[in-house]
Amino acid sequence: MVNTMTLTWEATREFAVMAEYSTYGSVVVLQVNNPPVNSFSYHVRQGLVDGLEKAQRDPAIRSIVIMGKGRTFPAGADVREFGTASAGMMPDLLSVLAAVDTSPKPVVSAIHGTALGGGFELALASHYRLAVPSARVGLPEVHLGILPGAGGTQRLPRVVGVKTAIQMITTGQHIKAQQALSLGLVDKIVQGDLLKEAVSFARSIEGRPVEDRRISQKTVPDAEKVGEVVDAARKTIIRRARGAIAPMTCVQAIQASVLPFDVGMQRERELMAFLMTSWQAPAQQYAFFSEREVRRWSHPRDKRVNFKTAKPRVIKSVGVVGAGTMGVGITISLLQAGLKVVLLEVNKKQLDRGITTIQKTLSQKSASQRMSLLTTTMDYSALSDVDMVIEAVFESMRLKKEVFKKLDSITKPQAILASNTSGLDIDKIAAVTKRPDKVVGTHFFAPANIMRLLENILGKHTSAETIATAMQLGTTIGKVGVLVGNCPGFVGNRMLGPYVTEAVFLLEEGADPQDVDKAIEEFGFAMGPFRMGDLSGLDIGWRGRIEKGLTTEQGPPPATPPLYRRGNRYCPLADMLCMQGRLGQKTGAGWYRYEPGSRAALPDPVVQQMIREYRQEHGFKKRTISSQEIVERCLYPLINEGFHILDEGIAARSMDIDVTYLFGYGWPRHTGGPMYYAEKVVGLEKILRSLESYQAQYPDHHYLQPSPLLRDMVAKGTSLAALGTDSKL
Ligand SMILES: CCCCCCCC(=O)CC(=O)SCCNC(=O)CCNC(=O)[C@H](O)C(C)(C)COP(=O)(O)OP(=O)(O)OC[C@H]1O[C@@H](n2cnc3c(N)ncnc32)[C@H](O)[C@@H]1OP(=O)(O)O
Ligand SMILES: NC(=O)C1=CN([C@@H]2O[C@H](COP(=O)(O)OP(=O)(O)OC[C@H]3O[C@@H](n4cnc5c(N)ncnc54)[C@H](O)[C@@H]3O)[C@@H](O)[C@H]2O)C=CC1
Repeated sequence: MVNTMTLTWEATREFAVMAEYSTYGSVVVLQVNNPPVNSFSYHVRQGLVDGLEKAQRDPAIRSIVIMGKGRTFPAGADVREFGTASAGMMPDLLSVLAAVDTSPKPVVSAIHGTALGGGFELALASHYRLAVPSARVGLPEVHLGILPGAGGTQRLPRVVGVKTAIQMITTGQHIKAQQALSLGLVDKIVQGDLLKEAVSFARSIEGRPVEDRRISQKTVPDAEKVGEVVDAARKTIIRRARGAIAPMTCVQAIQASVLPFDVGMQRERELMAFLMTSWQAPAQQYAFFSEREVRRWSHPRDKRVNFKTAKPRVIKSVGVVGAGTMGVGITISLLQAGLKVVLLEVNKKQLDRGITTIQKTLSQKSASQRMSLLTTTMDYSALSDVDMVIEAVFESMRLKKEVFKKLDSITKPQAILASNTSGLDIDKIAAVTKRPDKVVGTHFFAPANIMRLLENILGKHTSAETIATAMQLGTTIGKVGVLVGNCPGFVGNRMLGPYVTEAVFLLEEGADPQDVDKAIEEFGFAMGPFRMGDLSGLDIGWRGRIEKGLTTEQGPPPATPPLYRRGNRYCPLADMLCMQGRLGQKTGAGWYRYEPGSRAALPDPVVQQMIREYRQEHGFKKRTISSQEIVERCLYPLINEGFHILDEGIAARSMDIDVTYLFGYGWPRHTGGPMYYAEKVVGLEKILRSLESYQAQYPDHHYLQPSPLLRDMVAKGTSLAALGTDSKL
């Protein structure tokens, strides 16, 4: 047994490289020092190889510890290096790990923070693994469109079996230390000072043979079942992947783990090369960095106002007005982040229902603690002391104005007043208050406690401090906050308009709702527009169209041509469903029918008949519409609207639009988001030419008219990235 007290703590620091070399008697500690996440950039790899070689040369050294400095064990390859010259510079990660695996002196990985991707692969190549209780490990490469290409697909199944390896690698989940211990991925959980414990542990295993500690030399425990396991997993993985190629490619690599290690490694390399050179990997890596980049916001029309210059107010308590679908979800999010909430509702039954939902949703363990942060009330004066209010009452301008007037008179003067409106004019709401600088839109997405997007809308008078506070609140409660300007529908719902409109036009021409949904779902969306409409409730859009005077509860407004409204083509099929009381899932019928208690969308002959009669009545000839046309007709107008949004300065960067769609609308991540997809996958010129061609066929579908910005960019060969920095915004 080694007594930790006998350790020499006057370590000799040999050189301050990105893998610092220190000796503690017979133990070398290599500490990776590459903040913030200790990723394996070239200098780290070189530092580790140098350190390992030096340790092998020194006869006084008998064991080696690898750990991370600062907040974490290495979190993987340096993704920013991918595709650059330094990514290919030797030593690559594979040779670092080979040096670890074949080291004749035992190597111990001592994990704190997160050992992810290449970081965890390094740990798996080591002969022993220690972890602090709060550590997490995992192979999340699938989210970057690649696979664990430094032996992860070969070593992990040798420890946990093919079945668990498929589960871990295709979901990219992070595993907590305790679970890692029970799976055999960690040898010991250590309390106290990790460095001391690791050195002490390393001393305790000095002199023991390392051969039987090498995972690469083990066999896969459930090797004989590999075919069966892969067959069973295939269907679920393909369905969940929604067009992403990385998950099934990971499975193929894992399948090769039953072969000799070197053969499996060769297969892993080939499959990694296939993914690395696909168009999906850069798209997913763009999505990863964009999610983080949107935190560095700037005012879309005044770049001087930005995350660096603006300071947020401290928010400790928040009032939520309205305990409906959104108010309750928002309350849960705030409570989960440890904020005090005063929830106000005018309808007692609704309030009670809300409280029950909140109680049920908060996790068992922390429910009572979280619930103690909640005050519920029907009295507006209870909001007098909160730092911020988020209003989530019905979507009616009249009502919102009334509520904001009240809030303005009751809350303390410095309190921020936010609206969760899904598209109403923030300036009109702000205008009824004496503090328009403190009014902002905070648009959550349903279910608000689950969906990650927070679309923050700045009004004409919203101050930098208010914007910074709304963005900071998003971070505090674990959301991805995006800053956008004020216009009907803001960014997300505004772009959805052309998409849904064009989807309904496709019904006129011959598609059924299920044809459109199938094509869009094959593209990668979780739900097509009609299933989505049924889920959200068709009355939301209907009420909006009634409010805009486009239709009435009884049908088209008097003296209106049936297929036109205000000079634009209009399809009333959705209105016709609503007039029949078919409002979607909640009424058991919408574009589809639903069996009681089931959410499965079943094609409905009644709807098909209604569409047939409509086509006959208006002289539409049914034709077969290809999936490609469906995808282009629905998505290109949505993308086109994105260009209008950029042109008008409603979004500062195309990245803000992409993140909005990735996190709020289920846009498939492996395509990077609508604007990235348009530029990098399809090509702007092709988008433009397709819009022009469809517009020639349907001259009165106004959404097909290409945006002037798109035309201009194609003519000049401008890139979206350049637009974000050099535009007129
Ligand atoms: C044949 C070829 C052989 C090639 C072999 C390839 C080997 C492989 O298998 C490939 C890999 O390792 S790919 C990387 C796998 N690792 C990951 O996916 C972890 C990604 N990072 C995270 O999850 C969180 O950042 C994490 C949980 C770590 C930390 O979360 P936080 O919320 O605390 O912090 P973030 O805001 O997310 O991150 C802080 C800053 O670090 C940047 N960053 C994170 N991970 C990075 C990474 N792996 N590479 C480069 N930069 C990275 C992140 O962008 C952020 O930067 P700033 O926004 O500028 O602050
Ligand atoms: N449901 C959704 O998917 C989304 C809705 N939104 C927006 O969020 C807001 C709320 O929508 P939902 O939660 O779906 O509506 P909801 O109908 O579920 O809830 C609204 C609640 O506000 C209460 N209320 C009405 N007048 C009030 C007043 N004067 N003071 C306090 N409470 C009052 C109602 O009793 C009701 O409980 C709307 O502006 C909507 O457009 C935004 C994003 C998504």
